[in-house]
Amino acid sequence: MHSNTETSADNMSISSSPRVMTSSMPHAESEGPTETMIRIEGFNAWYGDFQALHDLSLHIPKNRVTAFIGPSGCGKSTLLRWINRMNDIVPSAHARGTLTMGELDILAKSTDVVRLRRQIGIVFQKPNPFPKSIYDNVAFGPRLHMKLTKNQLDELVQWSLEKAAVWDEVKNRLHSPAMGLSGGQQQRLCIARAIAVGPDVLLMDEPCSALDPASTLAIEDLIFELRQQYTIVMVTHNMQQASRCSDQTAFFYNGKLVESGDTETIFTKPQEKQTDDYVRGRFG
Ligand SMILES: Nc1ncnc2c1ncn2[C@@H]1O[C@H](COP(=O)(O)OP(=O)(O)OP(=O)(O)O)[C@@H](O)[C@H]1O
Repeated sequence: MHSNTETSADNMSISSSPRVMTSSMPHAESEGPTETMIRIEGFNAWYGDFQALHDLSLHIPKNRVTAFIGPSGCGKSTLLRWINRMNDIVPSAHARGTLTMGELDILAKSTDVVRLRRQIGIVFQKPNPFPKSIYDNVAFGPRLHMKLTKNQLDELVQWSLEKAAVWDEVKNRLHSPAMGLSGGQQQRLCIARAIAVGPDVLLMDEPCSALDPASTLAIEDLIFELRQQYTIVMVTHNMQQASRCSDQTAFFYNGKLVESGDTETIFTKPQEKQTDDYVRGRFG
């Protein structure tokens, strides 16, 4: 793996403290300018000799939802997975360029990926709860990374499930198997599990594609709510979803970033014909 700057894990400047008591934190204003959370500049990625991403530059704003859209195989998931170094598990994957969060060089070999993934959580297409109880799914990360008393852990589990809008549905069955939940409930449980360790960023790779329309709407409402506290990057094939719940949209084609901007502009007045054709459903 290559990066243009080497930084140590000690340089992590973004707070990774647990958000046990933060539900009363002041929320960011939902409109207006916002600071950059993740900076991508001149970013290239390969699988072996195949170059999947070409010279991307994109700033992901803090406390906003950014949607990655584009036809199948254009590189959306590849970029998403580089943001928390999930591609480390693919032996042929390598990348070059700038990918930073605050002062932290995400690509640096010295970056502590376990710590990075606490700061940048990921939710996958298919809900993937552990074969454990609902409670133990959410408590798993905190038990691994934090020293909490039983009461603090109970409080954190409840807070996370409330934040993920699934508490009312599971509060009387916390010790039942998570696999017994519906697909939509499982996905909200996975979101609760991701936020329990106090991330700053949530990556979502087509989080609703395995869900029915009602569960999809529940997750979309949740994404909109969560952006008050988290920076969210979402891959979606669903144009209505991108326009409903994202603030910024980036359109990819053939491994290149064709255009990015605020979602309304991308969907109503894009600069590039290719973007216009795609958002109008003329291809892809
Ligand atoms: N593990 C891998 N090994 C080799 N090539 C890969 C690997 N993963 C993805 N690719 C290739 O990289 C390119 C980008 O794939 P990626 O999954 O990022 O696209 P995508 O836009 O997310 O697609 P989709 O919308 O279908 O999920 C594709 O050509 C794909 O075949």
